[in-house]
Amino acid sequence: MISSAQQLREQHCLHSTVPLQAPEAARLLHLLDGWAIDAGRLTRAFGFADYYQTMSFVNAIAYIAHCEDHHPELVVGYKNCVVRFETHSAQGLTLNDFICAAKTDVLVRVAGHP
Ligand SMILES: C[C@H](O)[C@H](O)[C@H]1CNC2=NC(N)=NC(=O)C2=N1
Repeated sequence: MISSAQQLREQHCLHSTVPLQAPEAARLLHLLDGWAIDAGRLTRAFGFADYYQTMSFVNAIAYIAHCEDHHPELVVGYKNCVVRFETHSAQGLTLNDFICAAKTDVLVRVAGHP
């Protein structure tokens, strides 16, 4: 059983996934920084100093999404970006969504983002 953010971020997405039950999704949610389950999607809003930082983040997210073949919805503004994960093939949340969210948390941390 995955029980830490570190375990989550060391995982890689799998294509054969089944939707998580609500209690397991809630348990995994607490391993992440600042994410919420909103309308069935794992969601977090990020703020940045300027547009260049916002787009740098967007490109870094795209890199992770490409490597994991698991892609978020992004709502991109001048100094902010909302990231929303769900697993389309499972029509719900799967472990893949939490793996990618955990990798996103590391991204902003190593980039010196508060
Ligand atoms: C063929 C390709 O592997 C699949 O379409 C992948 C691509 N990226 C994906 N991203 C997300 N969020 N959910 C999926 O089910 C998904 N499936």
